[in-house]
Amino acid sequence: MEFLDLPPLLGASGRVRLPGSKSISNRTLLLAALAEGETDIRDLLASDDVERMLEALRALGVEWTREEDSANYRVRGVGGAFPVKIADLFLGNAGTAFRPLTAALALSGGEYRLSGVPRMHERPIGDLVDGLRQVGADIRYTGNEGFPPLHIRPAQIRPGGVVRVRGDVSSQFLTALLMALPLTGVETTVEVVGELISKPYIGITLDLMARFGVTVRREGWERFTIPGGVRYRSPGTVFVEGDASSASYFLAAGAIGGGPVRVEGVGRDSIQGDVRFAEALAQLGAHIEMGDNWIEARAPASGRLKAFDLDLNHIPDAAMTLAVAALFADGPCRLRNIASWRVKETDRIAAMATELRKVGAIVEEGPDYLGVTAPARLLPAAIDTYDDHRMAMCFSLVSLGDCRVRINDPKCVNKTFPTYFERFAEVTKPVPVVAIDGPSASGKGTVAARVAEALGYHCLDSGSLYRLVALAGIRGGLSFDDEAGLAAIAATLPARFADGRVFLAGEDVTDAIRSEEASGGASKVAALPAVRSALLDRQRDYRHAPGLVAEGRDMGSVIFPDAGTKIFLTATAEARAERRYKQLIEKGMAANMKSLLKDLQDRDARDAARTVAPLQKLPDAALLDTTEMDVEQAVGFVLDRVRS
Ligand SMILES: Nc1ncnc2c1ncn2[C@@H]1O[C@H](COP(=O)(O)OP(=O)(O)O)[C@@H](O)[C@H]1O
Ligand SMILES: Nc1ccn([C@H]2C[C@H](O)[C@@H](COP(=O)(O)OP(=O)(O)O)O2)c(=O)n1
Repeated sequence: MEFLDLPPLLGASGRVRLPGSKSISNRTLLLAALAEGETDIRDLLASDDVERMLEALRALGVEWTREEDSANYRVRGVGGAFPVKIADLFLGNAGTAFRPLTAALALSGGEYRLSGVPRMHERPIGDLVDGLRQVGADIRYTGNEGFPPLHIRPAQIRPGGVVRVRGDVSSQFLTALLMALPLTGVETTVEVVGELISKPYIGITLDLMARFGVTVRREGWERFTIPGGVRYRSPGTVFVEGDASSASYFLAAGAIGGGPVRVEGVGRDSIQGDVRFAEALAQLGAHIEMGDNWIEARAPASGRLKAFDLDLNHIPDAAMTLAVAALFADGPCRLRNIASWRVKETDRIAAMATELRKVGAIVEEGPDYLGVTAPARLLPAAIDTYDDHRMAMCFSLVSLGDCRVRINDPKCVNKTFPTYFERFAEVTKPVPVVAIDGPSASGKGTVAARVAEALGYHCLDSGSLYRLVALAGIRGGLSFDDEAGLAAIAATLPARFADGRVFLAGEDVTDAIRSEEASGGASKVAALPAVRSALLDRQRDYRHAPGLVAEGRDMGSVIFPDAGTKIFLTATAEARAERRYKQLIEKGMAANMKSLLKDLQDRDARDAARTVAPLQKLPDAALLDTTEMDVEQAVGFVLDRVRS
């Protein structure tokens, strides 16, 4: 399984140009295809769901072209029903393509098969099919009753009158009917049965239909009348707004991570309901500013969001972002009226509950609500994303809690926002790491401690972890080739560092881990791949605000490959042996130059020759040879690199 590791972040600020709205992109494409005349569509979203719609339209005989390397398209409308009368369409997991195409094709007098990924076949479509059958459409389920795949056959359409459709499962059924019914040319009224959910999405549909020349008469959110004798006509050029749901992650990042973060492409004048996410954030105490085409969010003065209890029916997609924002609130939070989450890309209520628990939250899951209480401290976790782009994007925000997070299958963001993680990285600042690697006695420990003190950072002496494993192994009577046994010790090592001392299961072992036996053992256990991997996460957990200085052999290469500063600290073997000699004599310990030098050379050879994480200077590390330097100069060199 592919994954993406996000480091703990210090904060967020900056600007993001949003990708085009998925809802507007796919609706506009379909309307442009059905319309008379050519439509220029600017800033169309580039994503999987839009690709599925573009492919389907081409298969149905609609000609479209893309201006090279741009998000600008020209669609030649067919002025009514699709010219291709027999087609087999695969629509992935794109609900915004599947539902409206089903309706349009059912009224087109052809024979069509529509299918998608397995999850698409679990997402209900029965209410829409029922609605279409009322005007005579011939639609059959080829899998399970009420779900895709579908088989549409030519039928005698009986337009006019009243069509009833349920509005309480997905508003996309109503959208699909509204967009397709003008094809009949006869006045038809659609009546919504049950409370219509996600109303703002119907707002987008009506707005776009009007731009294409069909004005629907709306009575409340219950009755919609499509006039007779109307046809879609191209408005010429359509600009696709930025995606307001995608904006929610960045606005939340600004509200959680200091800010300001500004999103460009949506603003006060947006036709997308999800811009009201900004209002919800404001209710949580965030500072929000808006222009015609931008929104900006900053953290509350207190630094922490306020606990909330909100009905989020009007912003079902952006509401997911609030579930994760609840991890940064000052009390228990409740998200209400979100039942539609259960029939989206995945059962989002269940998925959200499972993953929030992984980071330590207390979650109460109801049929149509979620209760979320943040833990005192977020826990690092590997987040499963359920082939749901929004799960992946939402959980990136966990990293703003000074907590690393792994996102499994990060490419699922391709559904709506292929460059999401790049944009997220551009407006966030990782907790900095200074990685110092080098051979024994080169001065890493001394320099790292001094640099950390000067910067106010935490410090990780990774060698002491290997020494602790060796010591615990010796005490437990394990042999140094017992890889599984030593890895088990490493995985649960009861080590603690405090006030410059090292403790193993509560016992002060600061001197014991420096013994010759433990030193020799450390370099042997360090060559065992299972031991190294058992210590990976533990080492990464030292990365906390305001920063970390980490020293060892593989800090810059393996543990913190994204470290902003990488140093390879070395000195000749003779100079290092002499330093070690002095160290030992000063501590009143016996020492012999010749055997120290031999020991160092052996250790260097072993550290450099091992197959996993061998000691080496990587091209991106700065070489610091301290043979002719004192400690002061070495520390100065590192600080200069950090500050430059
Ligand atoms: N230029 C220098 N940089 C760092 N340490 C130095 C330098 N010159 C002498 N030393 C001394 O070398 C000794 C070994 O350093 P240490 O930090 O224990 O090395 P390491 O962690 O790489 O094994 C320390 O007593 C340190 O004061
Ligand atoms: N990141 C690290 C740190 C240390 N090691 C190995 C290298 C050494 O043989 C042991 C002990 O490391 P340590 O830095 O404490 O040893 P020296 O003080 O440099 O002699 O662990 C490693 O393989 N990877």
